[in-house]
Amino acid sequence: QRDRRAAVANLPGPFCLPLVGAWHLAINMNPKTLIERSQKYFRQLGKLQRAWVLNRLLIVSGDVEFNEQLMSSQEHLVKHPVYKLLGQWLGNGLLLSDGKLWRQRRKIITPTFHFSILEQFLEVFDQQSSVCVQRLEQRATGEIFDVYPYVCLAALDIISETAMGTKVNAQQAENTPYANAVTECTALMAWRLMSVIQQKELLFTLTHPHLKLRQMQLIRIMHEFTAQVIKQRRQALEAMQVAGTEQLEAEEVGGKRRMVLLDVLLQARVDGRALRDEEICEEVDTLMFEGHDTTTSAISFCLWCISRHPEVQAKMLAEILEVLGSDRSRAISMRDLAQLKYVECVIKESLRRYPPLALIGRKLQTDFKYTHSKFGAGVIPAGSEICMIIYGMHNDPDYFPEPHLFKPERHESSERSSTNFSYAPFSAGPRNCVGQKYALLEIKMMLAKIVREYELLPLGEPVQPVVNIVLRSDTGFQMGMRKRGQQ
Ligand code: HEM
Repeated sequence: QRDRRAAVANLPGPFCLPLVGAWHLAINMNPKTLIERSQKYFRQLGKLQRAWVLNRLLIVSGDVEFNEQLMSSQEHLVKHPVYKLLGQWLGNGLLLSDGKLWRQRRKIITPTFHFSILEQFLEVFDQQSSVCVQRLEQRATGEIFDVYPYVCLAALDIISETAMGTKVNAQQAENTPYANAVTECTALMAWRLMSVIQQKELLFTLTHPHLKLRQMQLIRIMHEFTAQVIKQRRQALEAMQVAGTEQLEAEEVGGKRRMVLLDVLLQARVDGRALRDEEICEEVDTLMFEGHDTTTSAISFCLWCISRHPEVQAKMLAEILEVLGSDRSRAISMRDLAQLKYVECVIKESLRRYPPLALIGRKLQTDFKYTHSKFGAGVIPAGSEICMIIYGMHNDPDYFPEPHLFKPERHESSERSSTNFSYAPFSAGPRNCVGQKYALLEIKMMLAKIVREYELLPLGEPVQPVVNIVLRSDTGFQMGMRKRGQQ
């Protein structure tokens, strides 16, 4: 303990009481206060801090140099123990696993997001975004409403169809137990995540038995849903195999059947054996979670920002009409999306201002040596927990002047974001987001279609970011919408 204290003596930190450390601060943290407090401590103490909670050493970093070295490291890949809260739901899926298991799965999953496969997904993005646009018509009255539930169901339809080849028709169904379960479970987990006591399964069960039961119920709903999706796809694949390879090939050529992630998992071999159903299930659950909650957050924040910046909206609309034209029945291609340069800057700026994963964490298995941070070089001892605050880097005036301003033009010179770790909405290095390109295409498609059809109006309350694992808003995403005249 004395050595660990000495190792981080160069770093500032909050006042820590003997034995309990900064427990008093930790128990006051909750999803609503986390962002505001971490920003406050960064201003007061600096971008790299240490805190003791009991005998746990926690390093909180918004320091770009420090984070860059940690994110790029091939050695420090183990996630913070708090992620294990998601374990009952996501098992050993890509987000949570580490070591050999993670490397094997990453190798299987990365090629799934290859350009040629993403290209096939475009049709789904296009069709489901159109359904979302249609559903929004009932809200195009110029009155205040929350856009989040509309986006959420569209994102759920998209991920189900592209990752698993199964239509869940969440947008058409009246009641979607799965989407509701994801939202409720994520909020419950986020609340537990903020409480040092509730993070422990036993203490949670003892202090909140009814919530524990609810959590089990929600996880069961989600697992049953995923298992059902896997079953349907397996049956469809088997039926096609029975029908013969010629039909399979004909359908692939005819474009009826597209390769989806689940196919890759069903056909994958690890050390010469096929993946078991439970293993497939945890990867599917991970993609369903990571692939719809994050994009929902991104699209909702982006629509809200656009509604508050008419000049940005006008510029976007001009570009969208120039590239896509006004024919709503024309399919949108990869080339079209690539040409929407300004829309891309708008998305990047919204991901900067409101990164869907506002913080990410690691647990060090070995010492981590760093150099040139704001506090110079040093060693963080093995066993420490590190929390990298992406929100902090993105909203730091040293890296982004006037960070509170929404200025898509910041991203017009492309060299900046690709090389500089101060902008890392998808993290960076070996554990970066596998779905990054997928996400950007989906977001672009949704925004282009919505903005082409509707004028977004600055009505209702401002967003209030809360860390519900994924960044959401406590006030929802309030705005108004009005149908545009046919251009
Ligand atoms: C705007 C949308 C998205 C954002 C901002 C985002 C952000 C991130 C970030 C920051 C991480 C690193 C997490 C960590 O280190 O703990 C991550 C990991 C991951 N993301 Fe995304 N993500 C998005 C969309 C997606 C989509 C659409 C998918 C899949 C369809 C996806 C799948 C994953 C997976 C599987 C991982 C774990 C990768 C690993 O550890 O090897 N994400 N994402």
